[in-house]
Amino acid sequence: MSALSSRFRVTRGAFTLDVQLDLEAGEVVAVLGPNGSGKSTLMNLLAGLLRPDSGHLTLGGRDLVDAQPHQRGIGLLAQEPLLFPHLTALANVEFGPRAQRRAGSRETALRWLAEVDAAEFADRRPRQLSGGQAQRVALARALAAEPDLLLLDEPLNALDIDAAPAMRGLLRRVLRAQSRPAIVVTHDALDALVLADRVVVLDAGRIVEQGPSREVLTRPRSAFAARIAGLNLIAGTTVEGGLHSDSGVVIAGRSTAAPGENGVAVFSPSAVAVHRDNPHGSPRNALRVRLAGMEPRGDLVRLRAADGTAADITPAAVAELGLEPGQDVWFVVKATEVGVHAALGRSQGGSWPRD
Ligand SMILES: Nc1ncnc2c1ncn2[C@@H]1O[C@H](COP(=O)(O)OP(=O)(O)OP(=O)(O)O)[C@@H](O)[C@H]1O
Repeated sequence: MSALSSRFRVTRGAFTLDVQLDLEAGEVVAVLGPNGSGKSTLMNLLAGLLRPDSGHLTLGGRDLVDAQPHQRGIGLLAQEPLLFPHLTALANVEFGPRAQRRAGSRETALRWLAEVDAAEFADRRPRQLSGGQAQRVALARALAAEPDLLLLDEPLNALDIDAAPAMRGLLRRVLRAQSRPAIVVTHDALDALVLADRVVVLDAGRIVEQGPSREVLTRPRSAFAARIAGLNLIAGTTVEGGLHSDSGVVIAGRSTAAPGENGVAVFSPSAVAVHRDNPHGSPRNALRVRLAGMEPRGDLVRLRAADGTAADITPAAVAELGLEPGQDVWFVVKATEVGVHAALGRSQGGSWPRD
C-alpha cells in the first residue's frame, strides 16, 4: 500500500488540475513544471488549503479528503521560513510537539535543531538568523511535528547562492535518514537529482512525464524537462575529485559528494571547447565524441554528440574547425566548470540532451 494516495480534480477559472500522485514510504518526489502549471495548486490541495471538486486523499491509511489542514499531519517548508518572530529558534521548533501535547517536547526540539546543525542558534530569535540559518530552523520545526508527509515548496529559492548548496546537502541527508515521504517543488534540475527519487513534471494541470530523477533529466521527453535539464549530465560513480562515468571515463570536477556514490557530472554546453585533435597535456577533461548534429542556438551553434553531450560554440569556430556530423572530435571542459553531485536513482544514465 502506498504511504500517500491522492487524486485531485479542481477547476479554477480557465485552469483545471487533474492529477494522481502516489508515494511510497520514505520516497521523495520532485514536482517540476513551468509557471502556472499547477504546482502550488497541488501543494494547497495536499495541505488542505484548497478543496478539490472531486478526488481522494489517504495518508498512512487515514482518509484526509475532508480533514482540516492542522489535522492532516502534513508539514510544510515554504520558500520563506515562516517562523514566529517573537519566539526563539528552540521555542519555534518546540511549538509542534507542544501543541500535540507530546512528552519531552523540549528534548525533541533540541534533537531536531542539532539534526539540522542549528543547535547553536537555539536562543536566537528569527531576526538574528541569516536566511540559511532560519531555513534550517524552519526545517527542524516542520520535522519536529513528526508529519506523515513533508511538503517542501521551493525550499532553496529564497537563499542566496552561497547558502543554497549547504541547505541542499542538509535536506538530502535529512530526507534520506527518515522514512516519511516528501514532495519537493523546485525549478532546479539539481534539486531533483540530489533530493528526489522520482520526478513528476506538471504542465497545464496534468502530469506530462514522470520517472526516476536521473532518467527523466538525462533523457527528458517533455519540452519543459528538457529545458530545465539544459545542461550536460553524465551519470556514473563519484570518485575523489570527480566522477567515473558509466562509459568508463574519469571526469574531474568540483565535487560535493563522497566517493563511491551514484552521481552526476554537470556542466554547461557553453563551457565546452571543441578540438579536432586530442589536447594532450591539458589539465582539462577531454571527452572523445562523435558529432551527430548541429543546430543554431541564438548566436551560437549547438553541437550534439552521439552520446547526447552538447557543446555551444560560435559559427566562426565551426567553420574554422571544418566541423561536420559524423566526425570524431574532442569536447574539452575545465574541471572548475564541472560540478559533481551525488544523485539518486539506480538507472543507467546517459548524457543530455538527447533527440
Ligand atoms: N485563486 C485562483 N482563482 C483562479 N485561478 C487561479 C487561482 N489561483 C491560481 N489560479 C490559476 O491556476 C493556475 C495554476 O496556478 P499555480 O499557482 O498552481 O501554478 P504554479 O505551477 O504553482 O506556478 P508558479 O511556478 O508560477 O508558482 C494558473 O493558471 C493560475 O492562474
